[in-house]
Amino acid sequence: MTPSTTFLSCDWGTTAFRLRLVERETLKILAEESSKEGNAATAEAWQQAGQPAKQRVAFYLAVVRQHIQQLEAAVGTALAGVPVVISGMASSTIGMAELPYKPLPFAVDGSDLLTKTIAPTADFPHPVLLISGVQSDDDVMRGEEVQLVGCGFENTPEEQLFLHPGTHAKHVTVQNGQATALKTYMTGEFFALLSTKSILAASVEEGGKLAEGRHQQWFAQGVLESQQANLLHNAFLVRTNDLFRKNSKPENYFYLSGLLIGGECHELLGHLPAGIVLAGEPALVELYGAALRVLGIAHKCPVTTKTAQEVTLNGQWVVLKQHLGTLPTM
Ligand SMILES: O=C(O)C(=O)C[C@@H](O)[C@H](O)CO
Repeated sequence: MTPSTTFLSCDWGTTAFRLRLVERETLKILAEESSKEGNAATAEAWQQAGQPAKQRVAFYLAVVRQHIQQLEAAVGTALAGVPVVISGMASSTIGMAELPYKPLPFAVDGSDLLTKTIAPTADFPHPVLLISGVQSDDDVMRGEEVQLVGCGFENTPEEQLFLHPGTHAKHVTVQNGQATALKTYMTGEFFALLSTKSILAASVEEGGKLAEGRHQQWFAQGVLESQQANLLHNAFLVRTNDLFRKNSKPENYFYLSGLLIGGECHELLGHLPAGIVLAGEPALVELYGAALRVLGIAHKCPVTTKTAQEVTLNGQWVVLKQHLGTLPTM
């Protein structure tokens, strides 16, 4: 294991931090660390520390360094010199260094994404490649562009859709080797707010899998009903389902999920792409795959599924390879 055979993959979101030691040739994960030290929590810690602005990058890198030390302990080897590639919200207003967005379109081979390199220091003995996000006239993403690169889209004239479920679900149109349009849906964030902070919190209960009991049936009902009425009305049915004992709270959880995911996917019916690449956390990919089948979309255009982990590692490695020759050294 040497600096030239491995890299450190840092996927740093708003609420989660993930660091993986990865073998370059196979993209096999040799060791990994994760924590709740997302950029939001780190930005808060940074504010409280009251340090001068010029210390900001070092403050954030100290978080990364702590986790690298855990990885060093796990693999029993010093990792000094191993490059770190960081994507996600670390390049945002709440991250270590705010970088401008690359305006759409961008090449799906990652060659024109905006990046910043940071030279190794005695405190942080690793070259860093920080990858920035992408913007349209009215929308943005940070992190998902790297995952899109990791999908390996072919250069074809047919319109493909990159669908990334999550807190802020992204629908990105891909055509002729370029990502050309972007739309964010706050599906995951709305689900979290409704199911934990609203009156509906008392009517739903997390737990169980889609395939269990009548979960799939209630999820499908939510997807279908989302096509018929406004979410602002439909959401209240989650309460009345519970009041009238129509379903159990775990079934109602899947019903609410179906309402929101169905509402998001509704727009696809008006403009079907030639194919969909659905890439994200496996539990969400399963729900979205089910919603696309219920809506008949999966029967009309092929849906390929990928995990968030595989597309993140692929995408980061594709971009890192393009910068290896110019990364600063100690
Ligand atoms: O760049 C920003 O400021 C964002 O809010 C982007 C965000 O939507 C991520 O793409 C996913 O959470």
